[in-house]
Amino acid sequence: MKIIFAISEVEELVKTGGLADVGKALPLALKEAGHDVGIIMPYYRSIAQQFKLASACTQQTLFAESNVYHFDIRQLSWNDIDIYFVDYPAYFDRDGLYSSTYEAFPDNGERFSFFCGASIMVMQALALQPDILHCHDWHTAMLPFLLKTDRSGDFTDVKSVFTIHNAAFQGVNKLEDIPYLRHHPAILSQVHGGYINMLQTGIEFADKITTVSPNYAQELLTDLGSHGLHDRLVTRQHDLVGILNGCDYTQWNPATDAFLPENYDVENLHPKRHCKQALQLKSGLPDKPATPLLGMVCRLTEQKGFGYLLPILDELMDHNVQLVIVGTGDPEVCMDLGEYAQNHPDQFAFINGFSSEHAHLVEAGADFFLMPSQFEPCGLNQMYSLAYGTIPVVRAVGGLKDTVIDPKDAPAQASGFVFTLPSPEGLLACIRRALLFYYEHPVRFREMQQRGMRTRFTWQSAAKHYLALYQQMLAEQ
Ligand SMILES: Nc1ncnc2c1ncn2[C@@H]1O[C@H](COP(=O)(O)OP(=O)(O)O[C@H]2O[C@H](CO)[C@@H](O)[C@H](O)[C@H]2O)[C@@H](O)[C@H]1O
Repeated sequence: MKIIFAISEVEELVKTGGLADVGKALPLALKEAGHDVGIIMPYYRSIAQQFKLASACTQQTLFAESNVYHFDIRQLSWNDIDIYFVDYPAYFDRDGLYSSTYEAFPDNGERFSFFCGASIMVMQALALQPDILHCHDWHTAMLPFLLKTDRSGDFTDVKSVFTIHNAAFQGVNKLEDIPYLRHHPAILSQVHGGYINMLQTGIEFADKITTVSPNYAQELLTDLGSHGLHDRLVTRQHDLVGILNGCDYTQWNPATDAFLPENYDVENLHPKRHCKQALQLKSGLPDKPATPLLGMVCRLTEQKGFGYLLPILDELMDHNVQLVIVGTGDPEVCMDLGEYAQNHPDQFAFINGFSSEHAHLVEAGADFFLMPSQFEPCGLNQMYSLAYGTIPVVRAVGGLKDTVIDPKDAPAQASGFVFTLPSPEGLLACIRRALLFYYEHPVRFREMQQRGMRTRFTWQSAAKHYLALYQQMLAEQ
């Protein structure tokens, strides 16, 4: 099969979050399964600075009524996969991908609508005729619509899959702010009160919709879990499927991880204590081997459960624990965490930055990894934690529920601690339960670590599910 991904982030090239992990690992797994995979993505400033690629063909011109866009297509061969970049500096030669200093760019709707239109031109210009066009998140959500309404007729046979990585980001924009779409002959059906909801359009026009865990697929069909998209998704529920993300064990493996001061594996966890010591030193915390260390690495947003964590920090610090948080995002959360770290230098460290080195060190050096998410489509860090023998403490939502087993539910299979109540009290009670287990059951704690390290959520398995879906779509033609 020839499969083209349209996606905004690919790890190693550009990353703001989990989308990038998938943008790297899934194409590679599909390629490994013997398929022809290409990727179309924007030529962001940081990529242009890294690669300085030549144009793949003559300059392209896209017309949208009175608007004319001249752009270049650049090409990179990356791990045997061709990546095609849409180079339009006015939209992508910027410091951030979607925002500067946490303020979304006002023209994001226009930037990514143009990117969707330009992606079709890339396929035309380079004669790429995919069997499957796989789009990801709101940035590429207008592509299935543009494909279905494309007047050239070149791509009417191409089947589209739209994967929702996070339904909270919907790309809601005023039509009048999107010159690229404003005069599209079919756009009016997508406009409600002057606004377009791009995620909604993707859901309506894609041949199949997937999301990144079976449980989040179920949640998306409920009023509470659908971020307001309930009706649309229920209408398409027979075309909606949840496929669990994987963990890239080549990148997240404590036995080979080059970021760690010492490597370890499931048979010999002893060196993990040196990783803990390194994490304490690097984070400015006192070196206390026996004090349980909790870690967290994430975008600093409400989604990640700061509404539950911030109110209990005082009570948490009454215990003999240390906490390290690595993240960037909401300036208010940053300020609160920064102040808290200043007031509790022996127990709490806040690293306000995006650092793979620190992320890997937290996965290896912490005893517990916190993910008290409000909602979590899949979550990757809990899988990384399991691989590193770091016990996840998670809320029973989305993919966290699919991947972490609590001793209360199945003592012989337990891999972490899970709570349900969406409240600070729920989180605090769960952390206390985890700490008690750490102190009172050291043997069972070690067994739990080893069980997690032996658990496998592979991208090969995810790729098999996607391939079965693609094949089903092609058979239905
Ligand atoms: N400050 C920092 N420094 C270094 N690394 C950092 C970092 N902050 C985050 N990361 C890294 O970014 C990734 C975050 O992945 P997640 O899946 O946890 O969240 P995200 O919400 O971005 O993704 C969305 O898409 C993914 C992919 O489908 C879903 O799993 C998820 O539920 C959904 O919300 C991890 O690799 C993490 O280590």
